[in-house]
Amino acid sequence: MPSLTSFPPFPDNVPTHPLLVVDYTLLKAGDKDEISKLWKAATELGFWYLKNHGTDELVNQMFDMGAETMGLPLDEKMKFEQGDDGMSFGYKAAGANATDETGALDTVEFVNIAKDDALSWPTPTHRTYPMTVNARMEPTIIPFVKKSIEVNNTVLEIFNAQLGLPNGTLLRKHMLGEPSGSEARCIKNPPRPNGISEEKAALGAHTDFGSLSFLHNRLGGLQVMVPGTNEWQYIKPISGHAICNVGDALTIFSGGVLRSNLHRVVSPPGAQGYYERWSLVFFTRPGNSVALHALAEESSLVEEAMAKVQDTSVFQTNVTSAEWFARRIKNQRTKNQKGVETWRASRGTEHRPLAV
Ligand SMILES: O=C(O)CCC(=O)C(=O)O
Ligand SMILES: [Fe+2]
Repeated sequence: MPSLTSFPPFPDNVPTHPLLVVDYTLLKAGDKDEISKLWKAATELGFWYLKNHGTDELVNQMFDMGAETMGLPLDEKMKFEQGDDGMSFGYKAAGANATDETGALDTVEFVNIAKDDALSWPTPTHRTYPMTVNARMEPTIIPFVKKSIEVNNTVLEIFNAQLGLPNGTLLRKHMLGEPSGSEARCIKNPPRPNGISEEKAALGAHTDFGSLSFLHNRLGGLQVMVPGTNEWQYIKPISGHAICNVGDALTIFSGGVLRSNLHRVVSPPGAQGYYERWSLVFFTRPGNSVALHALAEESSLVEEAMAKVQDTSVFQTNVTSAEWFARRIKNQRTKNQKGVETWRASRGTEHRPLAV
């Protein structure tokens, strides 16, 4: 895996969205200004950079794991495919997901490793993985999963306090011992073929399914839809800075106070488009049995937010985290597409038909 500096630089002539930079060591120390900055980022855009998270070395090793796994023959990878029934863990081949309601195919391939399979290793909780994943479980994947959980739990505890929830409320919805959809994902996108637009979605517009995403980018290509507009803007990768964002579950728990913003991946801009694009994410998701609804009875802030909402249905889902997650995964699978209704059934808290 070449280092960030061996790629052409991110171009300076494409529309780029600035993110607030949050310092993890200051968050850990309880710094009030840093916590206010995190809160502003999480409630206004739902994305921020996180520096000093202490995960860089493990991130490099996870990219090596990804390269080793994607380098396996396709028929070997397909033995571990995630399938069409709504399970996320395992391998996803390019073209297995739709990127919009016309059924356009995605171009990314990825491998998802369940937090539960890492923590119960060598006994599987959900499923088994390719040998390249098994070989990296102890040295790389388990430490990366544990470190990512520590980072995301720190952020969850801050949100818990900012929302005025009783101590430990959000952490209890993300118990380490409860099976969940939490997973590490390594993504590969091939260089942009000649004649294909830079705007073609590699991974279609979506909100993240769970609570928090801890993302590591080398090349550009990630875009956010700027709140209040229909405009996509790039997020520029910065060395040593993770990109963090809020997912649907926190939006629902908080009655919309925390923002789960639409985003997508296109080819890296400019000369970066001639290179493979690799990215790595750890997704924290609530325990499988956790009901997804606004916590209005436990927080006056959430109660006040809900009082202003016209259509409360999105915050009273009547489903568990496991059901929410399976519905979204299953209905974006290409094999399950039966028209626009299937695609719409894959959507999260924010859906705009025109955002492709
Ligand atoms: O590859 C990226 O930069 C973002 C990936 C992403 O949004 C996702 O996997 O949910
Ligand atoms: Fe995402």
